[in-house]
Amino acid sequence: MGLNNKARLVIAVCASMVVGAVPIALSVVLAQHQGRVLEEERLLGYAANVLYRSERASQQVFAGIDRLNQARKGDPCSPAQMALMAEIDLSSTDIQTMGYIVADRLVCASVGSFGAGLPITTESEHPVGKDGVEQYTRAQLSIAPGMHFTIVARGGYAAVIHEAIPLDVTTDSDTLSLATYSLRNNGFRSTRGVVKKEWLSHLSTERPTTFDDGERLVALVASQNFPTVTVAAAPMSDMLVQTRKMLGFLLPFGVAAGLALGVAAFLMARRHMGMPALLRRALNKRELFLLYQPIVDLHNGRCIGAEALIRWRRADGSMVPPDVFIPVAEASGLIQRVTEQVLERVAADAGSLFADYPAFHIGINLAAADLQSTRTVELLDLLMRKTGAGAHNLLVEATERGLMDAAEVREVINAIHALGIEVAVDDFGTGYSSLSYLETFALDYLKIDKSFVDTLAIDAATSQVALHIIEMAKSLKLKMIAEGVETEAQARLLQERGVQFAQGWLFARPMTMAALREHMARQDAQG
Ligand SMILES: Nc1nc2c(ncn2[C@@H]2O[C@@H]3COP(=O)(O)O[C@H]4[C@@H](O)[C@H](n5cnc6c(=O)[nH]c(N)nc65)O[C@@H]4COP(=O)(O)O[C@H]3[C@H]2O)c(=O)[nH]1
Repeated sequence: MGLNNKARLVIAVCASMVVGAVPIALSVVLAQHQGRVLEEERLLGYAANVLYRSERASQQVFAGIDRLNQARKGDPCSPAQMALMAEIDLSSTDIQTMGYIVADRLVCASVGSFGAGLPITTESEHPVGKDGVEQYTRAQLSIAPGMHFTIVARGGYAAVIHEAIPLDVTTDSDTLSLATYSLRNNGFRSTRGVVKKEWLSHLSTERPTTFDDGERLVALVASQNFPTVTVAAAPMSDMLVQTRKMLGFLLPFGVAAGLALGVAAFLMARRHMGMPALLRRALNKRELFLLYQPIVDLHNGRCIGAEALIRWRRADGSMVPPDVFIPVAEASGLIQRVTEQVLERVAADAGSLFADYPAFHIGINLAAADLQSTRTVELLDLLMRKTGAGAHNLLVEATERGLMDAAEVREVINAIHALGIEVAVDDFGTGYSSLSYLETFALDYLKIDKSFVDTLAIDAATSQVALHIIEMAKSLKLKMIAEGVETEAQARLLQERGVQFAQGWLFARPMTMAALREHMARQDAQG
């Protein structure tokens, strides 16, 4: 293996590794993203659960307080009121006890009266809100040492609930932090695990919020009914668990896609990089040959010419399509050698063709480089002399791309015209949008590309383009050859619109010169 081949192999391997790495990297990125989404959903689920419990407790608290205030007749701690307190306690799932408060002292509750009252001690302020509600957080009562309560009071009546009630949810990890936050007191009402007050600065009252502070992923959910926010947070490392889960699912797909793409990239790179060398060998070994596709007059269906289409059969019998190797030939500077061989093959194939069919023409594809070299003119001249062809027996087909480089191309086109050979613009409408060259080069034929012909006879908006191209060709007095005609309907429509000539599978596929001669003989026999 020579150094060049080694270098090519290295490039192909590198290309395949880069291409193959893309799906793998994508699956990792996707797993990370999905891992975060899943973890956010998990935390939002906990925050919503806590909120549900918190709201349920609040509803019970206010319903109980309202009932006591409404039932009050005189003494707030009358036997009837205390009996009602007991009834509310028993019928509620979250309230520890109902009671009556005077000057931060619990004077009576469902369990009994406390004379001058039990002092309620708290660590923070508990201002009376505009709605007359007073809320004691982290409150302690001497009858329940060590316990912390949330006490909510209005009109003196109060509900005492254990502060941990809303947080009493089952969790699947012990790293999880949960909290309820009171917007009334601007402080946490209950907490479990590590929570930070500054997290509340991210709060949106409209929708649940998630964010991370670098250490923890945090979810905040605000109640729509009470001034309460619930918090659920977990260390960022917990997210990795979800990411790993997703990775386990996505990575096999990423690796499979990566391998497939990597192999495809390797093969393509090898094929492309190896192609110029193979093509050079093919030119030397004369592996290229021509097929001819009949061009018919749409008025009578008679074959009046043919387009020469190059074919490459490799030594192993495999065919390389011209769509693949012509661009390679153009890019590697081999196209003029290809064209030279095409003209030689036409000369060899033509034999007595032009003597037998004096009006018959053969269309020859020229590439951009051919149209920039006066050598092409010499070769065409040589072809005419070798075959005894008249200028009208040849038609040069130039793609739009080939016609772009005006200054250099004009000289060659003029010289071809000077020989008397007509020029067609091929694949019209598929390349550059500049139409100026149609006039600049005084062209003779316009070949309507198959992609436009395909739109005809089906009710497609794009068929308008084909019709416009036809009208434009008419106004520029260009003769037209429609390419890739496959159906009777297309042929009929083209003829109705004034297109004179066509080629396509409807009439004949590309064939050898021998088959073309038979085709012509049959046509003659039919008269
Ligand atoms: N599906 C379908 N296809 C149809 C039909 N009728 C014709 N075709 C195909 O359409 C292509 C027409 O040639 P093109 O537009 O000049 O397009 C040509 C031309 O640009 C280039 N090419 C072919 N031979 C030469 C050559 O000798 N020199 C240069 N420079 N380019 C060539 O390669 C292109 C592809 O050539 P081919 O593969 O032979 O493909 C040919 C032909 O086989 C049809 O009814 N249906």
